[in-house]
Amino acid sequence: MGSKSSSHRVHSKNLDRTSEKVPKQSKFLFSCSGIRFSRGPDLEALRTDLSSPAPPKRSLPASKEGDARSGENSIYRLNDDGLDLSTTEEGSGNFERLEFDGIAFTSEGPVVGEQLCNDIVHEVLTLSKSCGFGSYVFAKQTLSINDHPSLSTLVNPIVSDVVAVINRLYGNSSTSSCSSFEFTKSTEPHVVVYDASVEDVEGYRRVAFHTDASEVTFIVALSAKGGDYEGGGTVIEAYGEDPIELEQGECLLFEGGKESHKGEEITSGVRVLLVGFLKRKKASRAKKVKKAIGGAFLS
Ligand SMILES: O=C(O)CCC(=O)C(=O)O
Ligand SMILES: [Fe+2]
Repeated sequence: MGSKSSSHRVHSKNLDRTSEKVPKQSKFLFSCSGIRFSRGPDLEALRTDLSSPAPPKRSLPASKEGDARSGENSIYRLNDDGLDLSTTEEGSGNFERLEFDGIAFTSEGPVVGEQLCNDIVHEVLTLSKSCGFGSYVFAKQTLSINDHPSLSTLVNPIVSDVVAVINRLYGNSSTSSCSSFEFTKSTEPHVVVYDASVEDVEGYRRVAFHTDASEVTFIVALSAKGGDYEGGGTVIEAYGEDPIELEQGECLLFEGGKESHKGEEITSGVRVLLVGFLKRKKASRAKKVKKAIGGAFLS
């Protein structure tokens, strides 16, 4: 099992780093300990471009040797001081104040090692045999991570890193340590299992177009396309019909509550995803009162 190529199908001019000139605005990388997230297509540009022919599909460049990837059973950690926004060879770290407008981000390369992905998948399938699956409105085979200590142990360190990335990318703070986002409910995050051997299609082998009850959704691919399943992928409607196909261990971030998306049908095997729904934290009452008092003094 494992990823053989490292091609994403996020197809957009702005991801086309193989062409000679990329507009400055589309320098989009940030990295955390060698894990780089790519900004997805610029939706506004895409929308005004709808009449022109679709841009050619491009592969993101393979991750470089020497990234902070250790053993196989690994989680690729953030730096202690959060994300490294320093200049990368691809461009400037111009992410300082990201106005998120429906842009998706994909990690360039896995954020979870192959062995750990396989261990989690194994644990999920074992638990589902003894406890059965839960379901929610779209996906019909789910497990809540928090219901299963054996899963939490494996998954929580990954989740806290991904949430730190989300805080940095979509949050109000310039440091990932100050959290702006929280999970939408106690049953978050969860895993989704698609299984091509199940007769029912909807919710079992795919999910139809929908928006999530979230502001930001993350998806980490725990299974390997080719090895574990065929088909699948996440289609974000605004980006066109082609699915974003993550390699095993890679992560997709997007505004799941705004952007209509679907899970493409798998044609064979089993596809397991780690999914998290997050929303912005509401300001606490104490903070609101303080703000109101401050405002009164100022006026
Ligand atoms: O299958 C996918 O890639 C999408 C899953 C999804 O949208 C969801 O679980 O809410
Ligand atoms: Fe979704």
